[in-house]
Amino acid sequence: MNEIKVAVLGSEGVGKSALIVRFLTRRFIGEYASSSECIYRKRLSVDGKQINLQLYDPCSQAYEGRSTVNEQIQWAHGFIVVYDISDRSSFLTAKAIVHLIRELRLGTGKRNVDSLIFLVGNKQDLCHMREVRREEAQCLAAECRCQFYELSAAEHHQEVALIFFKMVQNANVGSKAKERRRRPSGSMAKLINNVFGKRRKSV
Ligand SMILES: Nc1nc2c(ncn2[C@@H]2O[C@H](COP(=O)(O)OP(=O)(O)OP(=O)(O)O)[C@@H](O)[C@H]2O)c(=O)[nH]1
Repeated sequence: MNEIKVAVLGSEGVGKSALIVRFLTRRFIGEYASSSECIYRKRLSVDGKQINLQLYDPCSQAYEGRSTVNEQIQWAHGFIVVYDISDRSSFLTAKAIVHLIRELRLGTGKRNVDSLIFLVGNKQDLCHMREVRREEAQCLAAECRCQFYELSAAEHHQEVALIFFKMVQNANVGSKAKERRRRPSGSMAKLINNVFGKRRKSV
């Protein structure tokens, strides 16, 4: 069974828990307990494969024993970085997080990071209070080569579900490619055997 870990990051109150709960239960309940970080688990079938999905929801309030953003970034395969379209400072935080993810992941040689960072502008239903233009966020996403979505956890179930499925799909494709790179194909293995086998004999 494939295990896929996704961290949902962003500043306090942007709707990280709301998005996760919407995806897991299809419901928007309005208020979410957030006294500690937690990992939600869900089994999914994606492209005919069973996937164990783990979703990390950090708690924005400071408390002892809390993992650092660096640890969260090392733990996860994929990232959903959330901001609130009616709160400019949350967009700046999201921008910093996206840059940090790219820096840390590229530094550890994990190069397939592009398809595994989603920038998500939440609370689209509050567009009358908008502080972050859609075009600005699109520009950031293009600059950081990540995918961009704008939606409302309060109003959209399908869009929210689509984002999580897409992330799992991308992570799954990435892990399949990695497996293929690690394991030489039958004909390639034969070729390697022929070349190196023959050489060994003649030494
Ligand atoms: N209008 C509106 N409110 C939302 C939406 N999503 C979340 N909220 C509200 O925003 C507040 C914060 O939501 P949470 O899901 O707790 O945010 P969080 O990012 O998990 O917050 P922390 O756990 O404190 O980091 C709650 O009052 C939610 O009801 C949305 O799409 N539209």
